[in-house]
Amino acid sequence: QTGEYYTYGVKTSKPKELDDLMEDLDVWGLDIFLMDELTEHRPLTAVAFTIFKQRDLMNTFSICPSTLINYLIELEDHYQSVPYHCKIHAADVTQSMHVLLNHKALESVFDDDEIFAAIFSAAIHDVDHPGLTNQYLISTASELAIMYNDDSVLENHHLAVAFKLLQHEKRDIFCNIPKKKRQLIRTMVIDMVRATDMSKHMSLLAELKTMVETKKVAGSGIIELDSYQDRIRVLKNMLHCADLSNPTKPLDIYRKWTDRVMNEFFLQGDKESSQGLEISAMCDRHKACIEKTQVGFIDFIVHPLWESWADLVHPDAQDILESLQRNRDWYSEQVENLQALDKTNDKAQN
Ligand SMILES: CC1(C)CC(=O)N(CC(=O)N2CCC(N3N=C(c4ccc(OC(F)F)c(OC(F)F)c4)[C@H]4CC=CC[C@H]4C3=O)CC2)C(=O)C1
Ligand SMILES: [Mg+2]
Ligand SMILES: [Zn+2]
Repeated sequence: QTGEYYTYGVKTSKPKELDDLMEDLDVWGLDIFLMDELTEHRPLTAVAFTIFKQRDLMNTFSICPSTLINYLIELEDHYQSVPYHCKIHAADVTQSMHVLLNHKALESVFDDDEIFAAIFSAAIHDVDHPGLTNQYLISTASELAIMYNDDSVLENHHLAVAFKLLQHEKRDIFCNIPKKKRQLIRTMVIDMVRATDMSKHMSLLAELKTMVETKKVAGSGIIELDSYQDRIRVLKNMLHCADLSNPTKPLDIYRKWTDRVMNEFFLQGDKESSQGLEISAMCDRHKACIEKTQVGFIDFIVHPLWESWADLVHPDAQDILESLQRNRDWYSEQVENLQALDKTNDKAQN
């Protein structure tokens, strides 16, 4: 039936197909674009609500379903309709986080507070993103850069917007959580979302590598994390991995994300050019080589991170690493084909 609120917290005109798709909720490579269609453009509400239900978080934290739905719908409506950093990206990162939390090496490592904080962080991590980079906001002395003194401007804004939306009794999903626990969860969420600022990437990766080298593993292969610092380090890297997971997904899904992110960068480049500013790296639609950029993005950023993550949770992320390798090879072949094409054209012209 196409009831007002279907099982997944949202309306759907295709309940059977949505049932089938939700079977893949804990599968790496779930088609989040199909989720957007089947939920009538409420992918974040549907995915986050269903994960909360599956992990029994509403009971654990005495959250009434309608309060969670009210919050998620308001949160989703505060994602801007920009090409990449939209509500589908938030749903994608939330679902990816859900799968990473299920790694065997992390089984029963994290408690309910940490799991709640991790899923909540993923859902809110880019809310009200304007489709512009921190560097652009800083160089144009934007309101946001002034507000946050040029420090992780976007990430601090996402956090402030997300927590402000809670300040309505119909939307306050934290209202039945004891004060101390609420503050701990808030601290973890702030740490995780701030860690999605790419300017922190190198230091985050260095911390991850150190953890891999000093990894203490119980006989069962499950990682032992005995300090808050260690636990939050793993959670920050987990969200960062989920945020950088596009190149590890099935190629057709990955290529849609590439089109969207380059479209968003190019729109910024258009603004920079019309404002007489220097066009940022990768933002010049007349000069960018999309395929070459992806090979560089994987080689410099994505593969080093996922290789370390795969070491930490070995062998749970092997198939993710193999998917990344296949995708890198595909984009690299596209570069070779384009170079061959250029040669043929040159010959034809000369
Ligand atoms: C130019 C290079 C050869 C050498 C190099 O230094 N870098 C890094 C670089 O230039 N950066 C760092 C990442 C920044 N960045 N980039 C994102 C992103 C997402 C999906 C992408 O494609 C596909 F997976 F959908 C993608 O493709 C990329 F090639 F553009 C980039 C986001 C990641 C997290 C938070 C916000 C977005 C963010 O901060 C942008 C600046 C290179 O990438 C290659
Ligand atoms: Mg972000
Ligand atoms: Zn993101």
